[in-house]
Amino acid sequence: MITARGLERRFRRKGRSGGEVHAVKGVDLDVEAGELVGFLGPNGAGKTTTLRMLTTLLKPSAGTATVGGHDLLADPLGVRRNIGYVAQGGGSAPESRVDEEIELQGRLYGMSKADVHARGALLAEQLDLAGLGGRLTKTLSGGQRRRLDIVLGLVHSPGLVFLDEPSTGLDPQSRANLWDHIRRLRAEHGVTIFLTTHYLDEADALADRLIVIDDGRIVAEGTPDSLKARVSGDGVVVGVEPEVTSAAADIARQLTGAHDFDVEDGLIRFRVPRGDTAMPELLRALDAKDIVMSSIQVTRPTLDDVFLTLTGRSLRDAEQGAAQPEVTHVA
Ligand SMILES: Nc1ncnc2c1ncn2[C@@H]1O[C@H](COP(=O)(O)OP(=O)(O)OP(=O)(O)O)[C@@H](O)[C@H]1O
Repeated sequence: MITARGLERRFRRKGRSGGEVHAVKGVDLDVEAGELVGFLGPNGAGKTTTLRMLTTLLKPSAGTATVGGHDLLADPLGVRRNIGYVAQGGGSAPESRVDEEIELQGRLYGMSKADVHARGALLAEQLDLAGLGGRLTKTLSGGQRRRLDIVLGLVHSPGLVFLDEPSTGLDPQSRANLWDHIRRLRAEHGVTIFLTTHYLDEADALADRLIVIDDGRIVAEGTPDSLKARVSGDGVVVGVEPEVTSAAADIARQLTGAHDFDVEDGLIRFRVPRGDTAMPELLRALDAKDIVMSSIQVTRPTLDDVFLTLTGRSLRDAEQGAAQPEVTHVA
């Protein structure tokens, strides 16, 4: 569905200081049909710029791509007809009615009135917007407006849809609701979804596969679980009677791949590649030596651990420290 090689984008800085921003520094991407891929990175990493290139809104400074079966540079119109794009700020006009917006969008793609109505009604039903057709879009809640944006992006039945930061600005309940809708869209329409996010929980909850971008470069990719497993392993905390701590720690050290031990009276902390399979083994080994565990806790590593290991910075710190130069001119 998407193949990109060496995509780059430079922006010229406005003003007397001149210079340029190298926003995307050579990105390769491969997305298969039916995948739900999360493009994760801190603010300013280059997510939106990459997305705007893949959706023909921005010309790459270098590189090639095929999107939805069409060459990005040779056939941008073919790309546009076959994709949906839901931008960060959304696309609906505040003074328009919901039905009008859906009809306008469908007509822009050359659909007949009857087809737009049928498709619009189906999507409105599926995205919990049924009965709101007569409402001005400015009167919708944040969650409803975001779902309308998604209807607009899907009305012409694209096989591939790009969602830029789909849940930014929504309250937790609306976010969870939107995630359900996105999952269902993929399941029911078989649509391939490429979404950008800087929310770790969103990436974790939604994506089959993650591509992590930092400072214009891809720094990792894989399933959320494989990324987490690759980086740090699960954290384990075992509680025992203080007098058997050292014997219990010696047994835990025998577990395959166990590392990073921190032992204090009655508490043994360590990491292990797979906590779920290591724990029964540890239980049996302790039991054989008549050592009783008083507590056990296994925690999966977070995507923030992954980002920290890959870049040396936490994703949250990276966002806070992201430089946003005063540039607007498109080179
Ligand atoms: N039109 C533009 N002119 C100049 N610089 C730009 C332009 N658009 C983006 N940039 C710069 O390119 C870099 C990447 O920006 P981009 O918007 O792609 O990041 P992002 O990962 O999408 O961030 P966010 O999560 O905040 O949307 C940033 O340094 C940004 O300031």
